[in-house]
Amino acid sequence: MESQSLFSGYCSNSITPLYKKIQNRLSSSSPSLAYPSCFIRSKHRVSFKLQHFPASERMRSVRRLECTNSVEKVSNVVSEKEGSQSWVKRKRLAVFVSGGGSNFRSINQACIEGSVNGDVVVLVTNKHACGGAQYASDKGIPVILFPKTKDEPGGLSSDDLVKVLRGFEVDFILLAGYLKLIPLELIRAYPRSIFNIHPSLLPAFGGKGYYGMKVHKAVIASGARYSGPTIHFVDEQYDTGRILAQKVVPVLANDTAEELAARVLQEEHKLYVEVTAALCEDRIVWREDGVPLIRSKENPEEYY
Ligand SMILES: Nc1nc2c(c(=O)[nH]1)N[C@@H](CN(C=O)c1ccc(C(=O)N[C@@H](CCC(=O)O)C(=O)O)cc1)CN2
Ligand SMILES: NCC(=O)N[C@@H]1O[C@H](COP(=O)([O-])[O-])[C@@H](O)[C@H]1O
Repeated sequence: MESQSLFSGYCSNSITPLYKKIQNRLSSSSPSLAYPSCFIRSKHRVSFKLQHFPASERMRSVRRLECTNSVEKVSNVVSEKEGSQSWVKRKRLAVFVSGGGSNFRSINQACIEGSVNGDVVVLVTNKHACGGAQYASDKGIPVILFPKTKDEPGGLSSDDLVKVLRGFEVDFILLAGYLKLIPLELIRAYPRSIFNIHPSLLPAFGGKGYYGMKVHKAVIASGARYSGPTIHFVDEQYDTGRILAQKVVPVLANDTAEELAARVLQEEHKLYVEVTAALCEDRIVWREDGVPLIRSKENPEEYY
């Protein structure tokens, strides 16, 4: 059988328990997935397919996942907060993209530099050739295709996606330009743990049909004087989850949609890194009326 290179990174270690965990989760309920190649990446293709590999290929693929796992082993070492007794487990993040992935890159870079107490352990996309998937592959981050569609027959089902994310021991899911509806199975599997960034001040200019440049064009056409990114919890509908953070950006009289998009995107990158840092330091709290707040890092008595 044709063999494709598995995974997107490379390392030279031995078999990893994480791979076994994913394999067990999948093969127990879906025998057809006995040899998952869910993180397959060849040069031009990311897909989830059942494939049998020659031992050497399997060993190589397992070694690669082990590399991811060994990085995770290091990253799973709890990180001690400076000047405090409390220990905060380093969080494991899944990021979902459909396009270039600039927000994903900002978050991943912040994880690497240490300003976020977490690691992006898996990337999920519905577009196997998108820029975000390419960046992940180049960085050795496993890429998963979701959902299964006629255009992407190698994609995962919702149930299998939950199993694979559990296998990666994901703590939080961050949507960053992902353009498909997140299914109820995933929302129930990760309560209060799925976030999305939207390029307008919700609830304005949100919902089905409002994505990418369509949002900025609608903002300009409306005459609104302000726009900006919103980060919110994900619920069953598009853009209706509890708002967690926003940043106001001016809309100039002669703005084109592209100019406004660039101004908002610049703030998105900062806001998503700031919110992800708070998330990974357990600084999200819930007001008694159900509004989520972020506890200030500098002054723990302050919330915003
Ligand atoms: N269950 C949820 N899923 C998703 C949410 C959410 O809040 N709850 N947020 C979106 C992201 N998003 C806005 O932030 C968004 C993405 C896509 C659409 C949309 O209208 N999509 C089109 C299809 C577009 C395509 O396939 O190219 C559609 O559904 O017709 C609206 C808002 C991510 N998922
Ligand atoms: N409604 C969802 C939506 O429009 N999301 C928007 O897609 C862009 C993705 O950019 P990126 O791929 O460079 O991060 C971002 O501007 C994000 O707010």
